[in-house]
Amino acid sequence: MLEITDLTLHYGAAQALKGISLTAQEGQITTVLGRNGVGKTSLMRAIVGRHPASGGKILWNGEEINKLSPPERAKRGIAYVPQGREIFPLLTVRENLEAAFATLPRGSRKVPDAVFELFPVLLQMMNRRGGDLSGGQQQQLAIGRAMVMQPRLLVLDEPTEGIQPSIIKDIGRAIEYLRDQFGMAVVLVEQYFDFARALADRFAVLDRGELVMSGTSADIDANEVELRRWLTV
Ligand SMILES: Nc1ncnc2c1ncn2[C@@H]1O[C@H](COP(=O)(O)OP(=O)(O)OP(=O)(O)O)[C@@H](O)[C@H]1O
Repeated sequence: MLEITDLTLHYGAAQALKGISLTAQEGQITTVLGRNGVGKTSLMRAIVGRHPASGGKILWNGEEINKLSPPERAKRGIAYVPQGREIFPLLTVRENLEAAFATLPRGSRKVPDAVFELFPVLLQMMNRRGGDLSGGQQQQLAIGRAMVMQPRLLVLDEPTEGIQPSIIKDIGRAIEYLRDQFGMAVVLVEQYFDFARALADRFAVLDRGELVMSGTSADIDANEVELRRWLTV
């Protein structure tokens, strides 16, 4: 379980997170919602170690991970699919997938079959360069690359951003599969309300660096009007 308590984060003098407390359980999708610039990406960066928290605690399965580097967190089973995907454009699809081997012990360096079952297009394009893929295919590659790490916690930052509807469906199915078949804890940043509602077991809404609302999937339906208000510019 991921347990975040009273997390604060600064960029210089500017405070981007103001005391966030949040948990994410294995076998559940926890969705983080909110408008542009409210701190969602900052929260994800703090979880995976790309930006230091200035206060508060991040526990992963009982261990405090605040001071660990991103690779040390990856070794503990935390994988990140960042906004913008960060595919290596000049490397092939195969090389992009194998780039994730670095965090694994030698004996378990294998691309899981599930990557190609969920995203068959990657198998067809194994020898193509990452930069030649469409945005949706790159997003599938980024999720596939995270799966290679065999994570227990998968952090996804706006995987539907700029992606066509048919691929959004594939990505939604893949995220559910990772929750249900592998029992991963998934933390999903999303601005696309219907996608978030379809997937979320729990949700949290951020506004200006603060957590303003949270609850279960049942609460999403019960509070749809208020929730949509937090997402409208
Ligand atoms: N590297 C940075 N340096 C300074 N300020 C930053 C930096 N990154 C983000 N910020 C600021 O921190 C605040 C939170 O940004 P963040 O990217 O976490 O929001 P977000 O909710 O993820 O937005 P988006 O949906 O646009 O990605 C914003 O005011 C933003 O301008």
